[in-house]
Amino acid sequence: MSLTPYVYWAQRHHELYLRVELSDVQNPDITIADNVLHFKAQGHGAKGVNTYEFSLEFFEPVNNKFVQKLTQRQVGITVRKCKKDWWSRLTKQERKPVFVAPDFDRWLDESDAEMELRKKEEERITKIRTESKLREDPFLYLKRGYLFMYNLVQFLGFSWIFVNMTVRLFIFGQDSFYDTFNTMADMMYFCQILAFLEIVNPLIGWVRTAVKPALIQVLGRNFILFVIFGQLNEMQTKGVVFFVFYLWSSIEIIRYPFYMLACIDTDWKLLTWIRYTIWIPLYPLGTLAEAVSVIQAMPIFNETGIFSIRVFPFEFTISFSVFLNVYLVLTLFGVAINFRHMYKQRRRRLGSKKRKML
Ligand SMILES: CCCCCCCCCCCCC/C=C/C(=O)SCCNC(=O)CCNC(=O)[C@H](O)C(C)(C)COP(=O)(O)OP(=O)(O)OC[C@H]1O[C@@H](n2cnc3c(N)ncnc32)[C@H](O)[C@@H]1OP(=O)(O)O
Repeated sequence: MSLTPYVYWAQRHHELYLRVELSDVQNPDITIADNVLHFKAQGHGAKGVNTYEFSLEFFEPVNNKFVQKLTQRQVGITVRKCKKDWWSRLTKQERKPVFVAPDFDRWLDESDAEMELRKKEEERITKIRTESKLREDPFLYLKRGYLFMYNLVQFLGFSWIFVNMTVRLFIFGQDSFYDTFNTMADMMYFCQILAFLEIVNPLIGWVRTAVKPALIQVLGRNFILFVIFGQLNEMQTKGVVFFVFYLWSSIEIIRYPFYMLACIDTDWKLLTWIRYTIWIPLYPLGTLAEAVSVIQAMPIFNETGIFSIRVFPFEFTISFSVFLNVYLVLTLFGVAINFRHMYKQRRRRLGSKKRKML
């Protein structure tokens, strides 16, 4: 009476994985004919070193060609299904053969297998897309490396600002509002000077974004930082600086990690959703804080006469606060343009309302 080895099995929509529990097998005799797998081999099984064999008629048609893999401990057999389908059982016969059991190392239920299939498909598409991009653009990895490092430095800079401001707020409470500029300005100057690259990147086509929104964003912020705060000592101790810096850094500690992942073709759904949602409250709040700064700075520019313009040959000067009134109007247009841009980006990335993320 021939001995039968233990056979463990798992499936995917297009393949079957059989694992025959026999060690030290040398030349197994494996064939598939008329949809029946025949296996015979000398090896060390449940009944010691012996000849073990079994036959299995598959539930649905399979290819006669199969892949076998011999290891010290077992014989792996991969069989291709003729039709991509999910089987309710392995064998034609309804009763499961006593020597067959699920291979829980590779066992997936149908939905997990579909998810795995989709993931593999996405990876295949990403690989093809990257290869085609590489053929089009041999400097792709150089660009991505530069962008990744840029985003990482910005993320670290704004994280330093955000964490420091949060810790100081918990320690000093409202008192931390008034020395925000004094403690955070150097790092904010560094990050915002670097941010000029966000105008260059779309200009040279290194990122797929429009130049105008980036121009509005960077110039708008740097005007507040370098002119309104940077030129007026009196503004530097005002509480509004805290809100402006906190709102700016709140979005950046989300946006830059999102870009870093984009550089490595990775998309974390939650981070993408936050990146394209958190601007909805932050943008108006940030712009409001900036407008308050501009309004608070007007009387100071009037008193100090900084940046005021003498109109020759007449004996009068135009205060810089006149330009600031124009700037406030410009801000409304600037924010409207960027709001619309971000809304379009959000629809593009997260889909229209009916497909809205939960
Ligand atoms: C002296 C004159 C002054 C004139 C000024 C006029 C008035 C100005 C008033 C304006 C006031 C602005 C005030 C600002 C306030 C605040 O910031 S408050 C805090 C909240 N702020 C925000 O939420 C805005 C944050 N900023 C941004 O989101 C950007 O700066 C943006 C330009 C507004 C939008 O970014 P954009 O890149 O256009 O869109 P995305 O969808 O993020 O990206 C598009 C694609 O490009 C890729 N990408 C972009 N940058 C990078 C990068 N660095 N690295 C890698 N990839 C990048 C991104 O991945 C997207 O790719 P795809 O998805 O494949 O298309």
